[in-house]
Amino acid sequence: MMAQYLGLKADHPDTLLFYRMGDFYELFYADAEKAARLLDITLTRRGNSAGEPVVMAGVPFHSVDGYLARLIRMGESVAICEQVGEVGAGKGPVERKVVRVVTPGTLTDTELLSDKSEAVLLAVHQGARHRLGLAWLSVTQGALQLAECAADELETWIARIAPNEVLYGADATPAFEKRLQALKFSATLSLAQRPEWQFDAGLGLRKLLEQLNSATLTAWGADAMEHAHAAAAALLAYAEHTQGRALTHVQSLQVQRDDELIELPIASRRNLELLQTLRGEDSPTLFSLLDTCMTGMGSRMLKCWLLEPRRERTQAQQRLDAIAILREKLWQPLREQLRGSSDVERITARIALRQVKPRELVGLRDALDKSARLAPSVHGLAGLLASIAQDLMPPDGCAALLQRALPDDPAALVRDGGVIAPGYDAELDELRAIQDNCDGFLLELEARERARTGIANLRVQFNRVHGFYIEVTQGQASKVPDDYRRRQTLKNAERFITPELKAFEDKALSAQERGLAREKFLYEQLLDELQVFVNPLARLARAFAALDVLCALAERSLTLAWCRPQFMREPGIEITQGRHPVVESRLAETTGGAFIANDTRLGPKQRMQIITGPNMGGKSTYMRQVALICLLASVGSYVPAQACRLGPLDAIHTRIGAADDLANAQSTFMLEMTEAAQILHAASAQSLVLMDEIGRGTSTFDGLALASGIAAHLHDRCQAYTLFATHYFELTGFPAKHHCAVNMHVSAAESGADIVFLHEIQPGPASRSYGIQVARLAGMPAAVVNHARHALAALETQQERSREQVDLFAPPPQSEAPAPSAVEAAIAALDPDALSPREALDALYQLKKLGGSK
Ligand SMILES: Nc1ncnc2c1ncn2[C@@H]1O[C@H](COP(=O)(O)OP(=O)(O)OP(=O)(O)O)[C@@H](O)[C@H]1O
Repeated sequence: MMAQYLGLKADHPDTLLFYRMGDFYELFYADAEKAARLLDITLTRRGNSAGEPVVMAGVPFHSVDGYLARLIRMGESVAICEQVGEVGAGKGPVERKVVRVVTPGTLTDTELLSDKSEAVLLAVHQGARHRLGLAWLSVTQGALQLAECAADELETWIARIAPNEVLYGADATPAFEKRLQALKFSATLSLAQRPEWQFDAGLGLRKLLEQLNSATLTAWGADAMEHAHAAAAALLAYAEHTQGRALTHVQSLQVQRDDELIELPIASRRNLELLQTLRGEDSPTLFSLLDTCMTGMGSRMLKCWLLEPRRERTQAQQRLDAIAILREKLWQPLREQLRGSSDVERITARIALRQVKPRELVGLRDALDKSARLAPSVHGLAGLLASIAQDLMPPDGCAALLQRALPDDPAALVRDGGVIAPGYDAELDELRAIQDNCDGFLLELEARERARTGIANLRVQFNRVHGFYIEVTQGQASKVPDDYRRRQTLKNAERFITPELKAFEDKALSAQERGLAREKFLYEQLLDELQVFVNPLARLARAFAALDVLCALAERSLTLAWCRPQFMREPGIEITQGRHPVVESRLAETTGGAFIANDTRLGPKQRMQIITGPNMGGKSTYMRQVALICLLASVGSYVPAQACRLGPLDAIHTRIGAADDLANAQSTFMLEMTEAAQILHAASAQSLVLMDEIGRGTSTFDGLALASGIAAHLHDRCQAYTLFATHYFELTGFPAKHHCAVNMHVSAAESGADIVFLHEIQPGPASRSYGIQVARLAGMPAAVVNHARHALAALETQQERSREQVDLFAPPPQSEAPAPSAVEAAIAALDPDALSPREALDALYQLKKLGGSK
């Protein structure tokens, strides 16, 4: 047995091997030690193998799901090895096989996945010339996605895709591996290295064509994506390896180009608290506020929509049209119908992978029923809802097949029997009848034999050792007919068998066993028959989810009093009476206080607002609300405002207070400057940029000088729509010299020594900053507040005297030496000793490109 184990283990060196032994999954040696540590299970030593005691640990098979879930959450992968041969069939140990490998990125088990999130597997191929190929997939969704990007965009793409597991080639450069490792700290990400030969573009192209059953990838616009093809090769190979079979249900492909989506860098997702609060909690966030979906499928789709708004507005417009129709009256009855539906998307994937359980199929049957009733309610409506109605029609014959094949309450597992409905298969019915009718037959036989033999106390009985027999007392034994064969002689009785009883015995004893085998066979046959429905069911699941999301957005727009945004061709962001949706609902829940709505006007002539005002005044809230409204509109949702008109938008960048990133050894200030630098490089005239208190992480002069430089760059070079909140009062002089910038402030009123926040955004600079009053409100000891007041007065007098002499916004003098050229700068940045041969070659290409030659 250990030889068998070691053979299997050799094929799965980096994976914990759960080796099935009777009612347990056992782990051995290093696996056992690791599992004991991670799961807190007992480590034991038994027997000897190669002279050493065998170290082992085990988990009972019926509670394996709980252990798997914990290991997967810790980023571990598990190979499940089952007994596949007959117990006691041969001489050696029963035959065993690894039937599937459970990994964080390829989960399909309903029990191991959260309803609201998907497991996503991503393969990254490091191609030539600083290009990366990306291919990703959620096995339960069956949708393949490809993209190619520049090497330095890896982090942004990973944030957008949010994979659970990333595959990369064994030849990846150490620097690249380091970047992946760094990501592992910030997200719960598991990394798996795969052999380099699996990242082969030719192989990838062939696999993709095979998967899509097509002769070219032209229709998907995925022809010339060699690097992504290479990633797809490794991705599909790994996914198939984990599922132990081909992924026949993966038949759709999407190519994502970064210029199609509104860029939402990791920092923006975090700062805007889209899916998680800054503290890492799931609520209150924009998603938690929006997600009133009735199904997990809906919640998952909503999350995707939120993170992938398109620059092009057709899709958003279609969604808005659909929400407008649903708001009339339909949303409520439709949501009632959607309620409690099972997860068709996941069940469909599990049908394709042949892992589906009988109860899930019953769930599917009920969902199809619901879907058939839903389709006519949506029928006859325009646009997006029309195509949803069409896809909601269950495929012909699928529901009927499930109805015929399955009982209403099947057993949980096929091997327990009772998973096929009566009337579905004559042979199974007969086998079950034999089991059910056993007693009746024996009584009837007994009566018949008593009459035939005239032996009144003749009895037909059964025991485990001798099977069925007819028992006659010794006194009556001479009366038995010729066809009775003696089976056993006891002191007082003789036991006989007849040809009829023998035939019955054979049938009855094997009926149960054969019944189970027949059910297993019929279930497999049912899975075969269901395969043709996989594609239409996947479409149905998407339609179901989309309807759920649209109804939820309609409900939210009504409950929260949101308005329909308008898109315009001209540049600009015009919001009338906008609100921050999450702060508003939190206020309503906690203090019952009203949220103060504010207008925003940004356009070519007024691109930048310098926002000043007291701490706690509402600057951050105001800036975030503008970003959230723009995002919601671009997704195709109504928005928390009275009116909203939105011009083209290509990105939402945010630089808002940061926590130390200790894992990556970056200080607060370093992180602040890194993020700001990224924004200055990336922002365009169609980007929205939020800058909250930039420069506050260093000394006042440094900070002020940097903040004014950054504001000037955003204003003059990027020309982005910018909301720039600052406590540097000096910056309120900026608009005087920059014609597209204006001063705004959040209002506050003084009442005695106290301060009252009005949260209104008004034109003009703030008169003062009220920091000391806020500190007093926060419970600072009176002595400290007093001291601070005096110090402030002294500082202000001193500053008055020196202010006139400094012009913060004067352009810098021409530097004496000319700035180095791009090629010179790139050469200076190179460290030949730190480069692998491949990186060196890439660097050469890069230098040639910078030099302008082809
Ligand atoms: N428009 C508003 N209506 C009602 N309450 C608001 C509004 N804006 C902000 N608030 C309340 O004020 C609190 C502080 O707001 P916010 O964090 O935006 O202030 P801030 O000016 O950015 O402060 P700081 O400068 O200290 O970062 C919020 O948590 C919210 O409770």
